[in-house]
Amino acid sequence: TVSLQHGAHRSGNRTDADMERWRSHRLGQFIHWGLYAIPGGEWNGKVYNGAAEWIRSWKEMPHEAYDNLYKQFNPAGYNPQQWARQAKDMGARYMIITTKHHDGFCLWPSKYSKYTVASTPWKKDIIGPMVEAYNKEGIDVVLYFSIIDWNHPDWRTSLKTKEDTVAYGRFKVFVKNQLKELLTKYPTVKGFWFDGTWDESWKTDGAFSDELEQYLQSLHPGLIIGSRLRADEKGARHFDSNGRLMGDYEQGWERKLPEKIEDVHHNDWEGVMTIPENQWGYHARWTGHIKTANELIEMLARSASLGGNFVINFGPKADGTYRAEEQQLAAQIGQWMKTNGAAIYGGGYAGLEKQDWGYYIRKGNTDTVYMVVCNIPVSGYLRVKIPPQQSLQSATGLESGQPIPTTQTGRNEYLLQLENKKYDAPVVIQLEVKKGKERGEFEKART
Ligand SMILES: C[C@@H]1N[C@@H](c2nc3ccccc3[nH]2)[C@H](O)[C@@H]1O
Repeated sequence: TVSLQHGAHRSGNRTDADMERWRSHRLGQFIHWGLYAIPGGEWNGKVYNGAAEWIRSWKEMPHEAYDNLYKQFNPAGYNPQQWARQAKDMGARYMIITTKHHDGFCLWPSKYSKYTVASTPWKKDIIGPMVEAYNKEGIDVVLYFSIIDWNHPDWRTSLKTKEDTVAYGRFKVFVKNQLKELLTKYPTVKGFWFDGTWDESWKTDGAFSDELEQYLQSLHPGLIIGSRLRADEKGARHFDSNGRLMGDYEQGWERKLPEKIEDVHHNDWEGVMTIPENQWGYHARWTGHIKTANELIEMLARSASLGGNFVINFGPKADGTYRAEEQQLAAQIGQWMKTNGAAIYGGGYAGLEKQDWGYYIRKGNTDTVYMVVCNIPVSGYLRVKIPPQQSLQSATGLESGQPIPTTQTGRNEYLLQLENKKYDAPVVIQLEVKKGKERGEFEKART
């Protein structure tokens, strides 16, 4: 190992109450909302093929045109209580909101910038009412904050000259001031979700990102900050130069998910997912594959089965309303969560051998293990293998409440028989798996 001043300061998962609460959420909602929703991926009759929130970087969008969009920001349909209700109905336990994306536009009236909602026809704070409405629904709020800030004159992607270094020094003070301001104005928030930390300018100052994280924790003990904030003094990100995770959870799973527990090394982690292939902010024309509720539910089950949280992204329109596809998906997912949420909330890695039919999720440290069956077998039989020294005590349909016909086919192997019917969503079975050798009801009496 190399000796590091600004690498990971802790190994192993946090076990404090704030982290336990975050870990038990399992399902979150991401909201990308800002000036980019005004063009919505189009400009001058042309369609931008990139991610809508990056339209300022498109050669067909003059910077001056983008930077004046704030004069049109006036979301008459913005109703944070409605947004929070919809998130509640979806079953989201926390929400991540873009306070400032790469364009530098602040959805709160920051006193450190002119480029905020205060300068728009809307004038009012967007973030405060949103935090209040979500908290009122019992949903925790995490603030997304981009370090990249295309609007700030002192931001640099790399430091080539002395002037760059002096300017970027001012920029880091600005960043620290804005983050303190956010914690002061919105003290109920549970964490920061940092983004835009891949530039040389940031990567080469591991000391600052380390001190910043410690500063924020001192202001707001228990704050949850993922691995995307920091770099160590050698420029390593997420994992320091000794391969140890920096931050409270692995925050690299963006539009992709781990396959097996080795991919996440039993760390806490979070996957963030777009509904279309790659649109975070509102884009008027979604192209490519739009994920269905069942696909998103399967991703959620996979995430919980590997001990991670799954966050589904929504991109509200410039007027503050949601597009129909997003409203429908939120309702469909919520429908499933109403019946099956017990298998997801507070769930984690079960330690059973993965089978083709889907995912095992263990409820905390109990004997209860849920099966989320996403691939219904033509045979109707679900194979379950229990670790040695453990035994299957019962198998019950979560929605039906009925026992699942089960036969033992080997020392620690069972076949569960699914009812022969059409399933139009993943089906959940609740297992009670006992440690120790007492015979389960399925153990055939050994002669
Ligand atoms: C959570 C997501 N992170 C931002 C982002 N920008 C990227 C540039 C290059 C590669 C990946 C990126 N993700 C996206 O704009 C969105 O906010």
